[in-house]
Amino acid sequence: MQKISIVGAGRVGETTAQILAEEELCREIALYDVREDVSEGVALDIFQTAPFFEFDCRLTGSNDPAVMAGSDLVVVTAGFPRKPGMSRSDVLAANVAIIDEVTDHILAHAPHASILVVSNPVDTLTYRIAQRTGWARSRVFGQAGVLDASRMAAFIAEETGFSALDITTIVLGGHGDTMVPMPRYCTINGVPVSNFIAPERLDAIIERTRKGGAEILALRKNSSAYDAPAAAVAAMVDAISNDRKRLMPCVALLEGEYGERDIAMGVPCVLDESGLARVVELELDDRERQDFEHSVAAVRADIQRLAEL
Ligand SMILES: NC(=O)c1ccc[n+]([C@@H]2O[C@H](COP(=O)([O-])OP(=O)(O)OC[C@H]3O[C@@H](n4cnc5c(N)ncnc54)[C@H](O)[C@@H]3O)[C@@H](O)[C@H]2O)c1
Ligand SMILES: O=C(O)C[C@H](O)C(=O)O
Repeated sequence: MQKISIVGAGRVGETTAQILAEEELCREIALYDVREDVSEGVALDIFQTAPFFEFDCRLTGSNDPAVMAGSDLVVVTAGFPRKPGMSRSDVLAANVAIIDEVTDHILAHAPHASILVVSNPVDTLTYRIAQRTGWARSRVFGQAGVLDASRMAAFIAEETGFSALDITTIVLGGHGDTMVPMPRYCTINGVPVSNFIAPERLDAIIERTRKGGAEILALRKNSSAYDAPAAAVAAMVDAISNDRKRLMPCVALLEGEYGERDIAMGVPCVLDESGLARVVELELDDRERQDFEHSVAAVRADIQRLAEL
């Protein structure tokens, strides 16, 4: 990929820029933020790490959205993070206004880009951007499940003592307390995780995964998570940039898959150079179907609120 823009040079945006540069996932990174001078400072600071991390990708920053011109991909991290005690939906009203403005800038300056949405509540804001751009779902998608699955993998690694490298997990549904961790598909190098963890301990891991963002927020106090979220974004960008055809849980517009449409939420998707190439349908058992529908209802409630904002 030639150029990636990152909107929002805050914690997630800055950390994402650093990883994309270190991994040389494109030739040019542009950071755009409404705060004057901040994105210039972030871009310059990261560029000065080039000799240590041995990259020659260029970085620029500006509070002029025209800096996004010519982008192949725009990563949207602009907006308020929640504070302790809040749900992600509690920042919907504040973030919709920001996201609408950002979307209009992308339409004006980067009309050929794909958009990877990170700002919360990510399912509803991905839906909003898809509506406002009218672009195909292959070009507008969000990050949530890659992060949630990495949290679940970390908890399984802690519980079992196995290397995190060998743990495969998948989390579907909306990126909220109703998310749907899928233990049936979790393995340790192909061996079902249920071989190693007692059912009640696995239930505790599922619950901890659902509250994974709140746990970091409570520990960090002044900030929600950004290291693992940025790494999750970078993993998705790597799949797209290198045309890897990876199967990853992404926030996708549903067009009849899982019996749903007119909603965006987390489902397994294939990422390749075209962006979100396709949605993969898994057969859900009764319990999974029930949990998935519960999550659909939660995301739909937020989408309905959009009409009032
Ligand atoms: N999807 C996920 O998994 C995930 C993970 C972590 C964080 N998030 C979300 O990402 C968002 C950013 O989190 P953060 O910790 O980086 O917050 P932050 O406050 O550190 O950064 C947000 C940045 O957005 C900028 N901004 C605000 N309005 C803007 C506008 N109109 N145009 C351009 N930039 C604008 C701010 O100036 C700020 O620099 C939050 O909504 C958070 O909840 C999502
Ligand atoms: O928890 C949050 O609000 C931020 C993010 O969605 C996360 O899961 O870390």
